[in-house]
Amino acid sequence: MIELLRHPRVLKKLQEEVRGITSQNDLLTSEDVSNLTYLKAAATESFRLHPPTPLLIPRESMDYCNIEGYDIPKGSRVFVNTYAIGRDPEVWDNPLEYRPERFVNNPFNYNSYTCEIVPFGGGRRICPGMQLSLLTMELALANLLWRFDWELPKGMKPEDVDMTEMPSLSLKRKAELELVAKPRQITS
Ligand code: HEM
Repeated sequence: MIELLRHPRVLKKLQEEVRGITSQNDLLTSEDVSNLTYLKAAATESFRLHPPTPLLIPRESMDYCNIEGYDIPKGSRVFVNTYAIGRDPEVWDNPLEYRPERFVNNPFNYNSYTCEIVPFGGGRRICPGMQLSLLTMELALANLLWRFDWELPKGMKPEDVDMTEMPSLSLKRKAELELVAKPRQITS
């Protein structure tokens, strides 16, 4: 939500996609949102820049190995820095920019082994809640945009939003998230 409010162009485009759905229901269903490509792209772009578990869950190496000249002794505790991976300028063009268009004609496969971003880990121990989380997040976001118009509080400008993050096992914003929600009249 905060990246959308910081990027009114993206918010408008996403709102148009969501509100283009014809639904008779008060709330959108998972079927309603299943083909929203820009919504999926915006969610992926958020996971790239703000992975909820920035260092995943620590691993221990079972054997000695050498990765690109670095010796990793057997029994080493290994952290995978998905936060840094998602911001690597050798992989991402203009990495700090929030731009869902990166993933529009290039939907991201979280199960792939290419590991450009790994917010849910990878391999045999990949998060088993991944599909549930993606669906829940997309559904919640779509409904927030379907039912409400959103603004920053007290005349705040997008560039004034404090994006400081708190270092911990799970990534959190330092400042409370304050937004103004205005219910939207839905006429069907
Ligand atoms: C946005 C939401 C979530 C994120 C970002 C997330 C992320 C992760 C990550 C990074 C791992 C470690 C994977 C690895 O070591 O390679 C993990 C493991 C795990 N997650 Fe999630 N998770 C989320 C939601 C969920 C949900 C909703 C469930 C359950 C319904 C769940 C259940 C688990 C379990 C059981 C593991 C341990 C898997 C294992 O070690 O075999 N997660 N998750």
